[in-house]
Amino acid sequence: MKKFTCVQDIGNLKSAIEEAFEIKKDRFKYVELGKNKTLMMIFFNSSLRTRLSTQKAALNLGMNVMVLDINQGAWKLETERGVIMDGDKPEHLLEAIPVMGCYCDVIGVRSFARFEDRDFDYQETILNQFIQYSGRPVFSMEAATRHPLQSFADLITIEEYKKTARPKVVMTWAPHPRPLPQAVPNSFAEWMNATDYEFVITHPEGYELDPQFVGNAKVEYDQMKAFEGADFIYAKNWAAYTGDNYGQILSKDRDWTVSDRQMAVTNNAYFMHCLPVRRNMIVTDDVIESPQSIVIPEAANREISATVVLKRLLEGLK
Ligand SMILES: CCC[C@H](NC(=O)CCC(=O)O)C(=O)O
Ligand SMILES: NC(=O)OP(=O)(O)O
Repeated sequence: MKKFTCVQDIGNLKSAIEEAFEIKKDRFKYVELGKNKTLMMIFFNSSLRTRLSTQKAALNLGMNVMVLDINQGAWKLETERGVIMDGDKPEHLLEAIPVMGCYCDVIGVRSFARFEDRDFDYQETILNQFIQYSGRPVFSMEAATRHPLQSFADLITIEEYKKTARPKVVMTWAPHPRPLPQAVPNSFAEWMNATDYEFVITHPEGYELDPQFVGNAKVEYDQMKAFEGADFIYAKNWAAYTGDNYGQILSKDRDWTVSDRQMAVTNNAYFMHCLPVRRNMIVTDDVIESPQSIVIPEAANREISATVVLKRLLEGLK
């Protein structure tokens, strides 16, 4: 594997899940693979789970790890080409990227959507510059349009907890005080559509995601109807994608906050969220603290998804 930015990069999902379960039985099995190899993790945005789980995964494989928070300590970076750099940004990304590539063997990048220009975001401009100019294998730690490490961990978790071969999985929008990226819902939809699960997306009108990610999923504007008989509920907020509303908040309707009311019509569904979660906006305290909440095992599986991905990138170096 030369990059990991989307579901296609992991190849056959059944094999990827088998490898994840193998590594979960013995996460230090490949500790020699990363000897004298260095992972560099570059964050343009905050992180807890990705930062910690990906470092742990690198340590599981015997790698050295360096972490750079671009906005804390590094020079402010110009990302637009052709700009006259007479402002407050001393360095251009097009120098910084190959320089960072000199000091490591594998690069992870977190760079959220900026919501200034949809094409800039949806062309994955920043991530693709790392892929093009670093000279190293690059993986996404959440970019503008996807969060594949999260989605892979979500799939591992559903495979661990499902009670039927083809569970009904429902991704529901929920309200939030800030406009959040579409990366997590896009990516979850992309991975769910790559399985044979029954997959439903529910959100208020106006929050339609990019059709390239919705795929063959059923879109249901009636949240209660969507929840009927569900085996897994995956809650997430996202800002509007369509047209001039790109990056906007259209609704903060707390009737969409996941509570016992909605969970009561499911098939005793498990509750999932990528975290961090705004309690009593996205989900009530009772639901996220219930026995059906698997948000902690879901977060724990981030170490497993990252270990599989790093292992495959290291194998690709040979
Ligand atoms: C893994 C999720 C990362 C990010 N979440 C946030 O930015 C939450 C920030 C907040 O709640 O203020 C998102 O929604 O894409
Ligand atoms: N789910 C996830 O990626 O969490 P962080 O943003 O804390 O890394």
